[in-house]
Amino acid sequence: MFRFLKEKFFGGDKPPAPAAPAASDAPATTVPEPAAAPAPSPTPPAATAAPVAVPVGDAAPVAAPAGDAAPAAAPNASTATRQGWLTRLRDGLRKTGSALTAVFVGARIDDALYEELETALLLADAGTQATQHLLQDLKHRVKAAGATDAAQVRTLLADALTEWLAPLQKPLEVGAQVDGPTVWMVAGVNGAGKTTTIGKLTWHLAQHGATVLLAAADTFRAAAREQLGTWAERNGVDIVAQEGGDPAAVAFDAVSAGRARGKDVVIVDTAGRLPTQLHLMEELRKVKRVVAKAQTGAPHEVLLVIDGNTGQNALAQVKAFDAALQLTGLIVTKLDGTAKGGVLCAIAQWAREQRRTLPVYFIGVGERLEDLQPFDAREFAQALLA
Ligand SMILES: Nc1nc2c(ncn2[C@@H]2O[C@H](COP(=O)(O)OP(=O)(O)OP(=O)(O)O)[C@@H](O)[C@H]2O)c(=O)[nH]1
Repeated sequence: MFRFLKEKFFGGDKPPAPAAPAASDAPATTVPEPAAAPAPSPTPPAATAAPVAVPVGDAAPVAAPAGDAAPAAAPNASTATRQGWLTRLRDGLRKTGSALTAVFVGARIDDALYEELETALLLADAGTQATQHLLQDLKHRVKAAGATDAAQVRTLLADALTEWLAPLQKPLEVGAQVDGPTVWMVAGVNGAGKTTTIGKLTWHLAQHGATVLLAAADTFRAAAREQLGTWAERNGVDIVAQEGGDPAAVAFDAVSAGRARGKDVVIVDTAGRLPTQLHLMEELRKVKRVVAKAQTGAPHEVLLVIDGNTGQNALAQVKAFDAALQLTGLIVTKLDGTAKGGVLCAIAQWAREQRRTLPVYFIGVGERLEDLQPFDAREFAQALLA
């Protein structure tokens, strides 16, 4: 799920003992840990120690409502957990996938098949250019493979999709910083799923032994602070919150507190906003600037959470937020409730045009903790065409 680069995580994907819940988040306060001392120092770094990627599948399956931390995974639970995710992914993507797979039912390999595929991809919001590219690539693959039936074409389309989406796949790193916590700033339009996503990420991080501090930089909406406070409490992590006032100040305090307390990760939640609300976009830019003042090099990730339901509109959000904040990655939520999951193809197209990498670090296919998982191009393509 994450790529842990700090010595303290090496060799360890064991979930930690649950920390004591933080005190309730009173307004205008920083909720401290019982001991504000820095985290225990890691074992002395070996000069040649290689980074260790901690796999996603090790997180325990959770049957409880989102937010209720699950017990540690059984030693051999990984495969079952992974299988569970693939099933949920397939189910979640069914609305998008069913229109594509329907094209292959009883079909022959002819122009009509490609035309129907084109329509299905466009309706899934894959975008014109990505659709054209995928169809061209598919035709080449069909020819090269000498495919004779539609089922083979379906498999080859999964291959073409995998290759097209592969540049979006990248693990989110924790602990690359020599000094201070890894800082993530999270932005997006209202209701995209920012706060819930932060809660889920926090849970996964805590499961892997990472210490987290949350910054409730949505100073407008009390409910948003409370929601984040609930996640903090459930995960036993600190939160810095403030009623009213300047979101940038909250972010500054949080990063400073994260440094002082030796946290591994600080996650800054921001209020939802539309890219057309220029003053609010300026406010986001300020949050980013101020975070950099609190810690040189931060924020290490500027993440945009987009609602997969919004299809091509999500791409417009990517462009607008990127222009304001220079995004480093995306999280696409709610792919379970949409027929527009093809938008990932359009995002890949846009990133190619920009000659840059813009990873989709995570995708969400439901409201439960385990419904948020790292994006894997092959898993996604196969689930879509299953
Ligand atoms: N079905 C589904 N629902 C999701 C997913 N991710 C988040 N949600 C739900 O989306 C709703 C909004 O999520 P929030 O986290 O409050 O969104 P937000 O972006 O923080 O909202 P604002 O603070 O108002 O901007 C909640 O009901 C979440 O449970 C997902 O992957 N699938």
